[in-house]
Amino acid sequence: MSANHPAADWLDTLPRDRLLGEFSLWSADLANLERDILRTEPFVDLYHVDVADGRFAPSFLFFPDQLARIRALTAKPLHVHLMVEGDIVAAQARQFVEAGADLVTIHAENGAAVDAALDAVAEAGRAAGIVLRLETPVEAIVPFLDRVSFVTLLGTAIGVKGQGLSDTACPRLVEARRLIAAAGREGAIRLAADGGIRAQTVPLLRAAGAETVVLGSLAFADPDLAGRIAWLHGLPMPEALP
Ligand SMILES: O=C(CO)[C@@H](O)[C@H](O)COP(=O)(O)O
Repeated sequence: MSANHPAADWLDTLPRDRLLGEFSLWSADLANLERDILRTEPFVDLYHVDVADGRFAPSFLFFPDQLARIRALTAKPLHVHLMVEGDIVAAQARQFVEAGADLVTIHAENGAAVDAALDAVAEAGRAAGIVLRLETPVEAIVPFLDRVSFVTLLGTAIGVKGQGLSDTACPRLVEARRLIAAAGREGAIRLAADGGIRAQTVPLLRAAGAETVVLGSLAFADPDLAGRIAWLHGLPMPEALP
């Protein structure tokens, strides 16, 4: 573990009175990753690191040695989103926690492989999350709610950048919020929206209950990142569930 690694209780240090911004390193300048991390660090709550195997998601993304280099550059929490097939997910989770991930999110669609992957993350003393593809029924989060600190809902087709937000994204967040509350896990779980994060969609996602959003181009391509993040932090809290 790097000396840069944040305290184990980093989850409790994340603000609750404003929307969190996770920045997706896939949308950084991949030829200048260090520069983009250092320039965005003052504005980010977590870095989001997509991992894709070209089968579970149609792209090849980030690998453990790369994460270890990123770990050495920043003390900000690193959220690894594993978009890989079930036969390798537990092994991948282990490799990414060894490389310095603070939070590893596993797809519920990995089925029978999910438990072992969540165990691997917990055994390493790191936080775990569960994530759903856009087409998966939201109830699929329920069996995992007592074991995770983050629930992420994709708002676009998996593993493709630059897409518009699905009309189903906001109603799905509301449903997830209800399920989290019904499980007595409100306040223990952060609800995250990933995909389709645009200036016009962030207020809608926040109103639907998102507590964190995964910004790609909205962070890395914004000429006024400080202004963008001040705006994001100033969005009103979601209304209480009826
Ligand atoms: O997971 C994703 C896209 O599915 C993100 O992590 C991307 O980085 C988003 O990039 P933009 O489309 O917002 O530019």
